[in-house]
Amino acid sequence: MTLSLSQAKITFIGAGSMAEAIIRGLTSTGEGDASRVRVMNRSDVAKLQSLHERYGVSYMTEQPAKDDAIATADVVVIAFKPKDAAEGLLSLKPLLRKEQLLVSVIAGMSIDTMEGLLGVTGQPIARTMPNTSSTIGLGATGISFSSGVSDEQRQLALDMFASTGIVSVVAEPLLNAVNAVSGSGPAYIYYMMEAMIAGGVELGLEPEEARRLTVQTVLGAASMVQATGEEPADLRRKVTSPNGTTQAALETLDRCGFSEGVIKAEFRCAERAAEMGAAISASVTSHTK
Ligand SMILES: NC(=O)C1=CN([C@@H]2O[C@H](COP(=O)(O)OP(=O)(O)OC[C@H]3O[C@@H](n4cnc5c(N)ncnc54)[C@H](O)[C@@H]3O)[C@@H](O)[C@H]2O)C=CC1
Ligand SMILES: O=C(O)[C@@H]1CCC=N1
Repeated sequence: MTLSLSQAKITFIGAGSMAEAIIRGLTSTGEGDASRVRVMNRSDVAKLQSLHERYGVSYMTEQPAKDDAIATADVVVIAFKPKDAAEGLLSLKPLLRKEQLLVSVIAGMSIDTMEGLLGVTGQPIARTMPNTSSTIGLGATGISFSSGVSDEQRQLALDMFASTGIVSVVAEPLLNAVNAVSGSGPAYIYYMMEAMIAGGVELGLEPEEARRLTVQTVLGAASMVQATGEEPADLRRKVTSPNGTTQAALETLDRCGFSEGVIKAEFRCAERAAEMGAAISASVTSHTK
């Protein structure tokens, strides 16, 4: 019998923003069964209690219970920071079995590095790059699989992230590009929104009014691209009357290097993911010798 998402026991190690975004997405869409979702972190018990109260997931604070939640899971999701990755994976080594699917959301860390730290080859691993919009079911996740992943585990991982938004399966080297576009992308949009609100306020709007107008503008613009299927460039042209106000604004953005800045930011983001991955990889030798 195939294991479905609602039947799978899923254990999250790390209870930060990304774990919460996935847990909220999973449980609020009803795709995952909260009673089978378990979560733990290093020390913040208040955060675990709040996840339990909000989403109905159970949590573990003592080592034997944590070990048991890992050893008995069908899917183990590692959601700690890259700086904690080497230590975190090493502590998983004695607990993880070859039949369990390991899902990583950690930026930059390759499947090879994970196998190196676990001291195994052939562990089923799904390396992913989700984003925080998973919280409301509007996430965008890139995903790559190790060769040890079975068809059933592949489907389970796809269902898990599909329950939080859209999923793109990509070749592993492209996950840093996904990081640059959609993993970190929400922050670029929020940054733009902060600037739009600040500009509106400087022009005399009340902060709340500027915020309300900005939120609806971003929501409307993204929804227009999705609903009409038109290219962003074509929709932009429809807003831009010849010699009008939008043209004046866009010319100013061009003079400030807007597009170039965004593209450079994406390249730097992908490069940073590679640097962080290399740093974890370099620590494999020191941690495993
Ligand atoms: N925040 C975001 O937008 C995104 C984050 N990511 C990735 O998700 C991962 C987590 O990021 P955030 O949730 O933002 O971090 P965070 O700092 O909010 O949460 C990290 C959690 O890991 C726990 N932790 C650390 N070491 C641990 C260990 N050995 N055992 C158990 N728990 C441990 C901490 O206690 C904390 O609960 C990172 O690796 C990041 O690259 C990926 C995509 C988007
Ligand atoms: O900033 C970071 O490193 C993580 C990865 C993608 C979004 N946040």
